[in-house]
Formats: sequence, C-alpha cells, structure tokens
Amino acid sequence: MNNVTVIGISGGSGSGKTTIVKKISEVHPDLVCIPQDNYYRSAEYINNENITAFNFDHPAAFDTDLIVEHLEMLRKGESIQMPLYDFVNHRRGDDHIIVEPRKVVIFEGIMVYFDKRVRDLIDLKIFVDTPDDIRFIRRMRRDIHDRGRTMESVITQYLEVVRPGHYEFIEPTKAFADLIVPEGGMNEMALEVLSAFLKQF
Ligand SMILES: Nc1ncnc2c1ncn2[C@@H]1O[C@H](COP(=O)(O)OP(=O)(O)O)[C@@H](O)[C@H]1O
Ligand SMILES: Nc1ccn([C@@H]2O[C@H](COP(=O)(O)O)[C@@H](O)[C@H]2O)c(=O)n1
Repeated sequence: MNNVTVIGISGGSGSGKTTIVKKISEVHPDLVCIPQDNYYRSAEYINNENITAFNFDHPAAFDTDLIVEHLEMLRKGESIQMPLYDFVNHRRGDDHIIVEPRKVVIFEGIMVYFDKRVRDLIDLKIFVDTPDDIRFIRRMRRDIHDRGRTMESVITQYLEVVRPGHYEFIEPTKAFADLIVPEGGMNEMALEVLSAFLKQF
C-alpha cells in the first residue's frame, strides 16, 4: 500500500489520548490505532504493594525495537501481529491481534516522540496537553476502576515515578509536536479539525 499516513497522539497519562482516538474512530472507522501500551515489557512480579519496583514511566519499559519494526511494516502496507497488554497483571498477553494495513495508522501513547527512530516514522504529531491535577484525578478513577489498583498504590506510583517520569521524558517531547490539543477528548473544535484533516484519506 502506498501513502500510509501515521499520526502520533501523545501526552501525559490521563491527558485524554485514548478518548480522542475513540472519538475520531467513530467518525473515521477506516483507521487503525496502535497503542504504545501494548508494547510494554512484562513485569508479572508487580502488584499494588510493590508498584514502583518496575518503572512503567521510563522509555526502557517499552519494547521500542518491536515498535519500530511494526510501524515500518505498516508503512510498507504489511500486516503485523500486535501484542496485547494486561494492566491488571502487568504482562503481555499470550494472544496477539493481526492488524491489517490501513491508509491511516494512529500510534498513541505517553512516549511516542521520545525515540527518534519512532518520531521519524510519524507524519503528524499531536500532543494532548492537560493540567497535572486533572490528569491525576482521571488516572486515579480509571486505575481503580479498570486497572485493579488501590488508592494508595496510585498515589505512591504517581509521586515516585509517574510525575518525575512525566517531566523527564514526556513533557519535553511536546516540542516535537505539530499540534497541541488542550484538555483532551472533549475538545470538540480540535476533534473537528482532526476529522477534517482525515477526510482526505
Ligand atoms: N475531557 C474529559 N473529561 C472527563 N473525563 C475524561 C475526559 N477525557 C478523558 N476522560 C476520562 O479520563 C480517563 C483517562 O482518559 P484517557 O483518554 O484514557 O487518557 P490517556 O489515554 O491519555 O491516559 C478515562 O477514564 C476517560 O474516560
Ligand atoms: N502495568 C502498568 C503499565 C503502565 N502503567 C501506567 O500506565 C501509564 C500509561 O498509560 P496511559 O493510558 O495512562 O497513558 C503510565 O504512566 C504507567 O505508569 C501502569 O500503571 N501499570
């Protein structure tokens, strides 16, 4: 397939990246999203009590070689076997999903712009910029509801690794963005602009 366009959607944890992807997928069903989270390395020994024993907010937490390989394949019009990640048990699942090539590929995650090899494979770079307090509240709710976490583990993890990791590895990558979207998934005007951009494909 020629002319595959890769769109990056990055931003801090809880900024609203996934929500944006869900909303634009409703309007443009013919795109595919690759979540960077699916490329986390497994750390099965982690639980709510030792949550900071593996740093999920460091670039080394991701299998970036596999990300590069898969994005290159999608750009060439080849299908990939995308891994699936289990946030409750902190491990890559045994199954994978076959992702068929599409004209528009979205790559979404907290450290999408950290590695130059990945950046160079992305055509349009979007950064979702949401204040820390809002992100923390969203994350707390979501992690307790969906990711099997306790309030104490969310707070400990946030203070010890998530917040420092955000300022060291994520916030600086905003400088690579072509577009900055304030407040994430309910920014209707930003969604309209993105939607109009996608209509050409
Ligand atoms: N604009 C918003 N207003 C209220 N809640 C939101 C908004 N955007 C996202 N959320 C909620 O916040 C949580 C985190 O959002 P999500 O899109 O998963 O963020 P990210 O993918 O950046 O971590 C989710 O539970 C989501 O439903
Ligand atoms: N087992 C894991 C893996 C990752 N995290 C946290 O997820 C955040 C990134 O995902 P978002 O959907 O919030 O963008 C990241 O900040 C990690 O701390 C985790 O808690 N457990």
